[in-house]
Amino acid sequence: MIPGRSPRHPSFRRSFLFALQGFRTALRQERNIKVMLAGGAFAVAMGLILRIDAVSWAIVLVCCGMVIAAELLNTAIETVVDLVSPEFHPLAGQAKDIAAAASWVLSLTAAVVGVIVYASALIRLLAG
Ligand SMILES: Nc1ncnc2c1ncn2[C@@H]1O[C@H](COP(=O)(O)OP(=O)(O)OP(=O)(O)O)[C@@H](O)[C@H]1O
Repeated sequence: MIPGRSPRHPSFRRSFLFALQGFRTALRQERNIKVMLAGGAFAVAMGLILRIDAVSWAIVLVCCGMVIAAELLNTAIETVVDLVSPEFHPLAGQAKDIAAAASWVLSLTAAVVGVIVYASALIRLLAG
């Protein structure tokens, strides 16, 4: 909460609108978010083509959501770092690099999970 502002929390609807605004801002500013959304669309298309089962859908969708959420958090951390340290500082660089590493760890994990899910679905499809 911003100091000095009304202590009342925004309504659920207003909070959701703020979140939507944040999503739009991140989408406009960060190329990586667009790449990850495209990756999510690709994952859904692969799931439809390979007719994966319900559990696999759940795994794929959780992975997509986690990767996009991690990239949004990475963008938020970058924004705060730029706010508090607009000039060069090794710790500012470290914070950005570590936040980016968190996003990449999740992306790589999701990619490995995707290969496992789709490869087993393809094998099942080919086996009839
Ligand atoms: N204030 C700073 N002090 C020191 N190093 C910085 C600072 N800002 C950025 N860096 C270094 O430069 C790198 C690139 O930062 P920059 O903010 O330009 O791009 P980014 O927002 O991290 O990348 P992207 O937008 O592609 O996710 C960082 O990962 C960090 O290593």
